[in-house]
Amino acid sequence: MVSNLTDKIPFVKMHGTGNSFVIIDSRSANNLDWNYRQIADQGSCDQVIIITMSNAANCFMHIYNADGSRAEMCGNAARCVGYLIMLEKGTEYITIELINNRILECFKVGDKSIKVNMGKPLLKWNEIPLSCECDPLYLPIELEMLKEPVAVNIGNPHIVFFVDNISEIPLQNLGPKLENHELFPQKTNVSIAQIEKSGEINLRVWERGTGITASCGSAACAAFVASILRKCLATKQTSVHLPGGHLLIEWSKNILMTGDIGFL
Ligand SMILES: N[C@H](CCC[C@H](N)C(=O)O)C(=O)O
Repeated sequence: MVSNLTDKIPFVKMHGTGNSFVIIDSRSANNLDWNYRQIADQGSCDQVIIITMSNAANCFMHIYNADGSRAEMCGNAARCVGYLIMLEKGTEYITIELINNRILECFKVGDKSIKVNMGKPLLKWNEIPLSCECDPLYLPIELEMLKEPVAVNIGNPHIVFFVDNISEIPLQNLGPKLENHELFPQKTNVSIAQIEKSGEINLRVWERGTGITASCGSAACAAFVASILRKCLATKQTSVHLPGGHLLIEWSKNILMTGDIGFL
């Protein structure tokens, strides 16, 4: 299902557990010269995704946030693009290349359920990256009721705060201050996590370059990794519940993320 945004741009609108995307197939034109902020405004989506050809994978996925900034990773969009390319090829496995030479593996595990191998998290201060050396497990940040987040890179930078009740956190107000904190030379995505007695995680996310979204795949991965590193959980997998739906996150050698996709 493809429709025209302005009768010039063939595109498809999809979501990954509520994270919305305009996806443009530019494998023939190989064109990256778009007004991403305008497309995101017109398409009212969280990210704009451009697919081009790749020499190392079934396709190359370019990610642009609603403010036009480029991102290195988008787990939920990878599940949507994975679905589209598997549909086209009639397979249940494809690979996607991202910038920084990262290759994602996508697996069809249900009618509209896609699993992505998100690779390994980066945990050193200069891999997040941070602007100075400090312990990424307990960052020296305190803002109102939030303090000492965990920093982790899932291909893109994330911080995760653990709280008792995520609904009490004014994320709309605190998100932009944290995204642009001086400790993050490339800014950061911001998550608020509440660990349930069941070991499942409730999560709300302020996305770098976009704001509050219904779901963020890489944030769900970051929250699970952070909960293991902080010894809040001792399990190989858990369900992460976001306003847009839930994601199954597994972490042994690599991080695996599974969830539903749909068309908008
Ligand atoms: N805002 C993110 C990119 C989109 C990530 C998110 N939508 C996902 O599913 O991982 C960043 O600037 O790093």
